[in-house]
Amino acid sequence: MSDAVHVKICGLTDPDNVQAAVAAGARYVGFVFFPKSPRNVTFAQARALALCVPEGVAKVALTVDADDDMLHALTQEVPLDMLQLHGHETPARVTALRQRFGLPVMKAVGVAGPEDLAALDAYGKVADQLLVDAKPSADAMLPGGNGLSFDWRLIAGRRWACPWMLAGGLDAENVAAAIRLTGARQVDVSSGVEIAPGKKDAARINAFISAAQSATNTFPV
Ligand SMILES: O=C(O)c1ccccc1N[C@@H]1O[C@H](COP(=O)(O)O)[C@@H](O)[C@H]1O
Repeated sequence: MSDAVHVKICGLTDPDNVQAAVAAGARYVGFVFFPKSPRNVTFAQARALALCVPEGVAKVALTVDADDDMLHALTQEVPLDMLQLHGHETPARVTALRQRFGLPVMKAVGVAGPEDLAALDAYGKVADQLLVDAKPSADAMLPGGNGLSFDWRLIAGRRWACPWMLAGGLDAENVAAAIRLTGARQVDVSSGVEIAPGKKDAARINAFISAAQSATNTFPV
């Protein structure tokens, strides 16, 4: 992996913001397939957005406890490079989906305290990537995308068997500190680049990517 921190902009719904993310240097763009989310897109919308994305930028589909029929239809209709599983998918389900759909799988794991770290070790052995996110509160409407961060000291300098991204409550103001503290080489953001739930803003996308890429990562690769 190159030295610059890789950025994923998640929950894109509009071609102008896809363009803004790509132009600013995003390495991943994420589309949300979860009806309760303000960032939910249909397969047709996602397909149109995906067709704006150049080679070299990974198109990630975020799903939550999706069944095989949904994933089959999704992968048939939308050109994708990665599946992001943001529900209660087990390690066995991660393994099965990698095999069935032939796409790399990134498994999101929510962290609130030290008791959550064992799950990262377990999923790190079966997933292609880990997304280390804040664990939502019990009454949260969404399993992610809540603008909630966690105590980054819990994972400072930790490593897993696969590459990983830091997520949860990141924005242009805190991303450099998060990178310095955790050693993250990849970061993911959704609400931190929005002006309202589900409404991304090109200036915020630019500011976030610029802050992430200029952050100094002092941890060895
Ligand atoms: O963004 C959403 O709407 C969403 C819905 C369901 C599951 C996950 C979702 N988003 C993911 O959560 C992280 C953190 O979000 P935020 O930056 O704290 O708002 C985000 O990067 C998405 O991958």
